[in-house]
Amino acid sequence: MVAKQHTKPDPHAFTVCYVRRSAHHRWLCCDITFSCPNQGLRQQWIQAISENLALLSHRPRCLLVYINPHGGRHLAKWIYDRKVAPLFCRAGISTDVIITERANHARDHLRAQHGDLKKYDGVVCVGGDGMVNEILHGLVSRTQTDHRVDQNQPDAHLVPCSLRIGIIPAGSTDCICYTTMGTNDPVTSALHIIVGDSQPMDVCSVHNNNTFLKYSVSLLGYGFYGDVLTDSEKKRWMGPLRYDLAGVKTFLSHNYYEGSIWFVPAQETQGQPRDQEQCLAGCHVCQQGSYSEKKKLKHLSEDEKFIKGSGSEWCVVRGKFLAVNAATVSCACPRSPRGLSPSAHLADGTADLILVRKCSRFGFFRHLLRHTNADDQFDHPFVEVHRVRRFLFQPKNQEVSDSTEDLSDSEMEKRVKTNAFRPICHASDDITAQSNWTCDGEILPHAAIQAAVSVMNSTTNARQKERQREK
Ligand SMILES: Nc1ncnc2c1ncn2[C@@H]1O[C@H](COP(=O)(O)OP(=O)(O)OP(=O)(O)O)[C@@H](O)[C@H]1O
Ligand SMILES: CCCCCCCCCCCCC/C=C/[C@@H](O)[C@H](CO)NC(C)=O
Ligand SMILES: [Ca+2]
Repeated sequence: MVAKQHTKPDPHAFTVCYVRRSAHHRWLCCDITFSCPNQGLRQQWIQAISENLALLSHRPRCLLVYINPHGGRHLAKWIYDRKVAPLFCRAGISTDVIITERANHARDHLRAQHGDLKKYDGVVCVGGDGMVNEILHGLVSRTQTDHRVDQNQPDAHLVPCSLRIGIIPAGSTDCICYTTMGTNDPVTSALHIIVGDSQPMDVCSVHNNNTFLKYSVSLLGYGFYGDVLTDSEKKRWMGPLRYDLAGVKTFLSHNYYEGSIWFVPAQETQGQPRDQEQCLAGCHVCQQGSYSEKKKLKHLSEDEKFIKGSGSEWCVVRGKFLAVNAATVSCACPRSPRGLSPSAHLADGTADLILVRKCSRFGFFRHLLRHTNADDQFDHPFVEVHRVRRFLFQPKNQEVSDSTEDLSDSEMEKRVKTNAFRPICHASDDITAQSNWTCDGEILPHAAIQAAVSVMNSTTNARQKERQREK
């Protein structure tokens, strides 16, 4: 990792810090000490190692760090100070640290930055999924504003951000960190950041009525998870335990919700939600997915891109659902080590849409239990899963009129684009109960949404930045 002078006991020794892989995807920082016959040779070694390290331009040198002291067990600052800052210091990384004072502090701060972000090689989030979402929001929004991309357009093509986001887990679920690294260990995260690792991620943009609501990188959940998160928000003081209590309460209430889900199946991707493949670094499905998507869209106009890019056919499923979940990635976390959709991919431009129809409490319990073990949670007659590029959900009282079933795909596309769906019932109609969506653990107070997935890759050209820095 870095060579450092060694003073005691051997004056001609020097120590190199390096990363060692350990069990369960954990990384450790280890030291190895070399002894030299004389001071001159020792200096030559230190200089050679330092010069070689300096050539690794993908490694960050300057980071902007946001710490949420309010998330998880309120340990974010302690975790950063004790476990992460010393490693950054050893690696010669300089940092600007901001401890957030309110929700959306980091998002607003990032949105307000113009040229000021240029000096950073990345942004580090010390917190949970909600905090990652905030930072993602700030960076993606900043980038779209800079490039005059209208985020309110559900079919807008997002411009990739120039900065990477590093995640130091200090929240309650830490699903985004666990899913991308396979562990929620702060030291492992810090070491991934130090060696300059990066991983493109799918980002799902969520709209309501042609108004942009949020981006999601883990779970968009309506029904069960929406209700769990809504209830758990009132119990924030309990820390991570709040999810367990709210989970049991929501499970017992056994609420179901009526509505329609329209979706575009991802026909051209290589993977399937039940193919038992696991997305790992260098995943061929993600590489193929982003390559074929780019190739396909290269010569098309913006309108054609929307229609072709979204696949060929809209499908619809109607009914009463206990849960409607869109997992952009597997959503693995310590509670569910394989995740809500174990074969979902990190950067294939798709989400797995999991529809859990109304069933018995016992059936639903078995389905939930399978999130925690190796059994197939989709192997139930009341569960279906589709790999999709985009979808929209209409709750019962805002359902799309049946006549839309006869629409051609391009007419359907046009309507989605112009949001030409209107409630088909009147004020006097029976309004069916509605849930909320949870988006990376935060509540969206909307039931009707449109969602589309795109791959977000950081465009940081480290070598270019290097040259800029030298100038
Ligand atoms: N200083 C602060 N005071 C209050 N809320 C904050 C502050 N800073 C950030 N937040 C908000 O706290 C919310 C939750 O934080 P975070 O995601 O870090 O923890 P968590 O919800 O416990 O963990 P997880 O999302 O992994 O379940 C975030 O949505 C963020 O907007
Ligand atoms: C009766 C047995 C019940 C076991 C149920 C286990 C289910 C665990 C599923 C965890 C959800 C993982 C998805 C992660 C979502 C995050 O976005 C969010 C915010 O951190 N966290 C939660 C808990 O919704
Ligand atoms: Ca995906």
